[in-house]
Amino acid sequence: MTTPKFARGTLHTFQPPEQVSQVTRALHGVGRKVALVPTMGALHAGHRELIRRARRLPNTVVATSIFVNPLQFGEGEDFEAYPRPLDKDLEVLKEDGVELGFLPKASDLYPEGAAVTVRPGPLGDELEGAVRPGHFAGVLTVVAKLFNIVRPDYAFFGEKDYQQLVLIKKMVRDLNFDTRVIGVPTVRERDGLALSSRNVYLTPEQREDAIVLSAALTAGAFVGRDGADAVLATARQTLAARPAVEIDYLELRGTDLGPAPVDGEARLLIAARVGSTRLIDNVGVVLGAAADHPEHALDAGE
Ligand SMILES: Nc1ncnc2c1ncn2[C@@H]1O[C@H](COP(=O)(O)OP(=O)(O)OP(=O)(O)O)[C@@H](O)[C@H]1O
Ligand SMILES: CC(C)(CO)[C@@H](O)C(=O)[O-]
Ligand code: BAL
Repeated sequence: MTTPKFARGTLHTFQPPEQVSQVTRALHGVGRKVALVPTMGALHAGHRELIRRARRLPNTVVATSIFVNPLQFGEGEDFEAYPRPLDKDLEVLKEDGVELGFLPKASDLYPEGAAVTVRPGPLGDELEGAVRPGHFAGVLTVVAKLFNIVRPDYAFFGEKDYQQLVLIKKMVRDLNFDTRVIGVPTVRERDGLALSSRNVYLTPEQREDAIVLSAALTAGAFVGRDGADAVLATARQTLAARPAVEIDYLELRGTDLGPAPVDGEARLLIAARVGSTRLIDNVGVVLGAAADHPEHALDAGE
């Protein structure tokens, strides 16, 4: 089979996985690197920040995949309703200088009889995994497939999906993938709401309520030096102002999502339902005396 046409400087889209593999193999053959930005489409400024960071790498072709992965949605979740504005997304990719768009069909990635999946280990059943059983097996399976198809030197993921980022880094370590995973800080609206494709589901009133998620995280992080109990109590107090927001969890963990340290860096994570829309968010927190260390003193609450 001849390698599909690929010239630098314009967007090329491919649907069959084999074509993408051929192109990236050819790019590697001439000494280029490949950076992958996996997405489910409905591209917003959060995705665009991942692309922008990837484009900073020298001698590197940026590939973006758009695939709403059925394997990571449970029964009753929004797989069918998930926004799929493909034409608009392709315009964004062109505008942002992405050169390779990978748009597989579900039958390309999950042909009849496909049965082997990636097991995330115990962390896959906690936090998001406790509310969405099987979600992370679906995420890790599709990410492993994307990595094997594209063979990226770098892959970019947002901290907005913090548990996903931690689990993907763990998969790369545990299964010896040859890809460097890079986490990108969460891009927010001016009022603090984390950008998310699911924000389009919110009515104006719910959009107003949704601000409380980031407000609670920021308030909690601000009192980090007073310890874990103070962080959680402060965040809960902020959340109480918006009783329409139903909390799935509010947890303080270590940066690897193990137990939070008494003194040092931690992560405060929240998931909540605003009407029928489920939103997640998280921030870094510095706990105890470590908060007074000059390195951290300036970024409490960020
Ligand atoms: N606000 C954001 N800031 C930084 N990265 C983000 C942001 N939102 C999403 N991402 C990242 O973009 C990648 C693709 O995410 P995805 O396509 O699921 O978008 P999403 O907005 O997170 O959608 P959803 O509504 O399903 O959460 C993921 O690595 C995700 O963490
Ligand atoms: C990583 C991902 C593209 C896998 O489907 C998805 O979970 C997402 O968009 O965060
Ligand atoms: N951004 C994570 C994808 C999901 O919620 O399924």
